Amino acid sequence: MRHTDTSTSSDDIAFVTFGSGPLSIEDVNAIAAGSARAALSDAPDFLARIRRGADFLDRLLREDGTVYGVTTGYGDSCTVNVPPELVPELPHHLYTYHGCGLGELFSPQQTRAILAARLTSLSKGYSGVSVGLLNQIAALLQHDLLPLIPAEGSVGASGDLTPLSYLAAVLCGERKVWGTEKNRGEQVDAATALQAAGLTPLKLRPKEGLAIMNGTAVMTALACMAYQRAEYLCQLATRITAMASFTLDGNAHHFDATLFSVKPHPGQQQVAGWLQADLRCDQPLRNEKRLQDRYSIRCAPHVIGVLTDALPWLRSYIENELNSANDNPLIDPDNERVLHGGHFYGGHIAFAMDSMKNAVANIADLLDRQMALMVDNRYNNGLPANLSGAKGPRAAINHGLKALQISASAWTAEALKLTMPASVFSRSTECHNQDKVSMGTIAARDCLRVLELTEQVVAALLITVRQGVWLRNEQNPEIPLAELPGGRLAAMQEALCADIAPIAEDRMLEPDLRLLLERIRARAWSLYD
Ligand SMILES: N[C@@H](Cc1ccc(O)cc1)C(=O)O
Repeated sequence: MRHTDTSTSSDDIAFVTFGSGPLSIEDVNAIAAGSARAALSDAPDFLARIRRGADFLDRLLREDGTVYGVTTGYGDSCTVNVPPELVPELPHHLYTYHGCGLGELFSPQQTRAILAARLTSLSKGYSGVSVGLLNQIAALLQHDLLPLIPAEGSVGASGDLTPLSYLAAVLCGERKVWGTEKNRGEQVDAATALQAAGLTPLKLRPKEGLAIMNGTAVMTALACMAYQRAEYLCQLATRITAMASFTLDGNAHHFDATLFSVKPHPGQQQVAGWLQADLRCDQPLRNEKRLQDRYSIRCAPHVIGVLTDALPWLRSYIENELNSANDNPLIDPDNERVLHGGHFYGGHIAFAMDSMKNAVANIADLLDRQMALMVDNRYNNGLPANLSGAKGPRAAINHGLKALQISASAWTAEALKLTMPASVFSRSTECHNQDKVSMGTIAARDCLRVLELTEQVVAALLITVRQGVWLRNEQNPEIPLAELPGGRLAAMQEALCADIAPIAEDRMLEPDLRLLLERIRARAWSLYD
């Protein structure tokens, strides 16, 4: 169910409405990219439900006097009772002592996604927070006031406590935010930024610190962003494989529909179908000149298909987590119960991210091997060594893609090295209260890094196939790319040629790589429907 409403705004900007139903990965990514604005539902039912939870909590405090994390210490310190006069100070202590994050700061895009994920969860109405708190998070998104959040320091099971403490603090006018339009890139005191936007710093109500911090928003936000990149990668790796097969003068019938009909993985079949449509797909000859290409070409659907087939379950893990109430304790406003549990445990995201990074790194490896075939004149079926375009005596001093292939192998090795699952490194923490934790945030950060490295390999391969297709066409003009049915490879080659000049003489390729990385991240080419 999509909640991006593209029709309502006068300046044609999409809105994502929190509190009106489940959000999708695409909704979170639209907010992250700044292409959709955040709005909190003003539906009376929704607002009444949120108020019921907060009122119930107030009543409980007056009547019983004891609620975990409200009138007690946190975690293992739950046996410590907090005297009533100090209860209002407790949330401030929670985000203050968790102000111990380190490492790089999350980017503004990632931070928007984090805020969106937290707001989605709190809008479920099971966290006992006030409408004012939801409004303040929505206002941060609306004014693009983004907390500076250090990326390291979460074990991903007591929720993303430490990184989310930076959100809690900023809501209250403490710590720092990224500068907006005029002073982008600068770091601004949250108090100053809130004031400039006309927002009043919050004083958190008794359970609100815990509700903001005790959940999986950081890892889930990163997972949404990783999903979108992985989805595009499946298509891009397939298109590159088709162009690599053409470059190598490979056998297009490895992707035959009947062949794949008897191996019924739907994602793998889809990749084979894409390849079949990109390449010449008429009836195979009895004995073609080359019966069997090497595995990095012949088994490409079997490698890319693993990720393609994983996408539906990865989506369901990520979107279920996104749309869950994942703090503790939960406040049930309908039956007036306080539910103590462990929904801050990010096991599903940890497994999703550990699995995704494995499948993604395998694609880096596949492409790196394809490149190794294309640059090697022992394997590339008659093309020049290193795919150098230099002619005559100048060929002796030109080295074409030699260094680029070494770099692609370096990026691949680094990606493969990061595939060690984070989730198996659970540590018992916090006086053995959190004695089994998910490490989902580390898995998600690893996954994004593996994606980044894999996209670098993709950029290298785009240069390679652009060069390879050009050389093959020159050398073998009787099978011009443009005559392949559908013209999809020719169109892709044309798009690549608009960005990358042929390499007729050695040149520094870093600018080409950086331009291609921008294109990849912008999902610039529409590849398959
Ligand atoms: N996640 C813990 C709460 C907690 C919060 C802050 C901490 O520092 C430690 C533990 C729970 O709900 O049980």
